[in-house]
Amino acid sequence: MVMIKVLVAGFKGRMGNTTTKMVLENTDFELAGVYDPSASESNLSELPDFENEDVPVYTKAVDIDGSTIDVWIDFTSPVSVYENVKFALSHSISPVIGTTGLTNDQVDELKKIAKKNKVGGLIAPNFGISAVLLMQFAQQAAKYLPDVEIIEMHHDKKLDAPSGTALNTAKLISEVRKQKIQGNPEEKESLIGARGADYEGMRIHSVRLPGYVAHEQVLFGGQGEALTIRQDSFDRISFMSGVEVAVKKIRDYDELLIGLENLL
Ligand SMILES: NC(=O)C1=CN([C@@H]2O[C@H](COP(=O)(O)OP(=O)(O)OC[C@H]3O[C@@H](n4cnc5c(N)ncnc54)[C@H](OP(=O)(O)O)[C@@H]3O)[C@@H](O)[C@H]2O)C=CC1
Ligand SMILES: O=C(O)C1=N[C@H](C(=O)O)C[C@H](O)C1
Repeated sequence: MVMIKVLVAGFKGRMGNTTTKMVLENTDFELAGVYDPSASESNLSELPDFENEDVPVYTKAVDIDGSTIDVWIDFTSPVSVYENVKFALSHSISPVIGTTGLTNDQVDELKKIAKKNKVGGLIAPNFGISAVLLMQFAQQAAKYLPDVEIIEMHHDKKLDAPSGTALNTAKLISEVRKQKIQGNPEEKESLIGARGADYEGMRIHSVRLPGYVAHEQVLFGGQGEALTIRQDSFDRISFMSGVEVAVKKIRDYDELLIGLENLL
């Protein structure tokens, strides 16, 4: 059986470390390389967690030989993800991207590159099935209950706010409801930010606390009733089954897909 050759970008980070272990444990995958520009190691075996693993560490994208990699998994940072995906797509490597923070313009640009090069890729704001379902349920509910606020809660090391999942939730909801002003049109914030961020009239509130991993609530209010949808990711292993599915399926496509639901 031919194994899928995988590179993990951001391998020293919280998600990258968990993903590196998942790839090593999956008998369908071969860990062909790991990438992090600030790594001091030249081989993964130099790290205590991976003593017996002979895997090259790359610190410069130009050193990565595209012909040795099938799938590029990316859990890096909002500032690096665009260049990483561009590199992967232009070397016929299928990107599986968990990193959040890409702008709409960047995503459009990457879609064009994928289409031109006929390379399959996935950007998934969230690989957790509970979050994928929450987004779908929220979109369904918003057809009937258009007054919505989103609260996302994450660990206090997170760089981007609002979370990619919250932004995607708002985007999906905005596809089924008209832009509207929520709350009192005359309302005034006596403390700036009190009403949260504004996405087409929907308020998004970002909580950052130690101890949290990743959690989201979507609150709907109607006349005399309310609905709350909530999901919780209590650990990072919970994202791995989604990543595994994506790595296995993504090379069957020839375009850049947005959202894990496209592969389920
Ligand atoms: N889609 C999903 O299901 C999930 C997505 N995420 C997203 O994944 C991303 C990473 O999260 P998390 O693991 O917590 O973050 P971490 O900060 O723990 O890890 C990011 C790692 O990427 C490294 N890095 C920075 N720049 C580059 C680059 N150009 N190439 C390769 N590696 C690089 C960092 O190194 P250094 O510290 O030296 O800069 C760091 O080790 C975030 O955007 C987060 O929102 C997180 C969980 C689930
Ligand atoms: O940074 C995180 O941790 C997470 N980031 C993603 C996001 O921004 O939505 C996915 C998940 O929420 C965990």
